[in-house]
Amino acid sequence: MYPPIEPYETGKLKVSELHTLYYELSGSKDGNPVCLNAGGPGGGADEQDRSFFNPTKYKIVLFDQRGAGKSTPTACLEENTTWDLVKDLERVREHLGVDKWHVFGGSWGSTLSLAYAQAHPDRVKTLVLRGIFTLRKSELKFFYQEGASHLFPEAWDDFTAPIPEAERHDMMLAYHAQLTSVDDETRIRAAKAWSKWEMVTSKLYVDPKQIAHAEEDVWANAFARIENHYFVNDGFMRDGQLLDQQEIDKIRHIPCTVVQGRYDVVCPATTAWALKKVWPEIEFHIVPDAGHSSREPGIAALLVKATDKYADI
Ligand SMILES: CNCC(=O)c1nnc(C(C)(C)C)o1
Repeated sequence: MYPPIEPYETGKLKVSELHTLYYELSGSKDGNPVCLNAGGPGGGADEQDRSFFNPTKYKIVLFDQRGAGKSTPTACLEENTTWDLVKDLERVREHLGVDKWHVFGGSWGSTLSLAYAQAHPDRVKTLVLRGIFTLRKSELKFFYQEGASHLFPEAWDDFTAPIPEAERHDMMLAYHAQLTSVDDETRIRAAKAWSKWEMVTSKLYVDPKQIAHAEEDVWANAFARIENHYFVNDGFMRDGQLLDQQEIDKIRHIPCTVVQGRYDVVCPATTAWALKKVWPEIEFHIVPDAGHSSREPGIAALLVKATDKYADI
């Protein structure tokens, strides 16, 4: 990855009566624009993600999605859907005077990138996607009801701990009740447990620094509330919508590189493979010694290789 850099510009963009987004620009002011879609949803932009791009070549656009990071109101679930975020991407693009841009995203960021590209294919130069996530019911069931639970049984016990036995047959719904509770203690305890489940399972070798992130009240509250809100609403999409052949055919002309960890238990390889089967033209990599995180060495290396390859398009 490229060395850490600081933004040369930051700003706030009012995108509705309720929501204002935080954004930042880094790299080259006259560079090739790239939009980075953060994970979660609700995780907020990560400054380390700037390092996936050659700063002399790219104008790197990071922003916090509705309710995430420095965007306000924090953790707000009103007017917060996939399609609001797709519209926000266009608002940010127009605000920055960008005609077309590269689009980069992992996990939920891959979801939003696919949804945006299918809605606005004429605005997307290339796609670099990691840990493919399309919010199908089967994907959500694997991670939040039964699947990953068999690989991380001890962490699964911690995840189920806040939920009464009688409610554990529908974990996402049970967490929704606690994450939207008016009782602060209930809400924060649930938010930390929800966030920790994802942090513990995101890398092949558990990363204590990532787990510590889940202990940050403000971050965990936004991450957990917004993720759960999208998931109990199936991402505000038909099941499998992003993989429908007629949706894929809208973007098949766009150069696309997919990087997937073989041992990704958050967004298992089955979805990346399903994308490859409906979009055979994509450059497709499965990293044999990686989990979900973009920081896995093998994943990071291939993501940078892809952005270097697309830098002059
Ligand atoms: C189910 N959520 C997958 C996702 O988008 C995601 N996984 N990790 C993250 C963070 C990097 C934001 C923690 O986001």
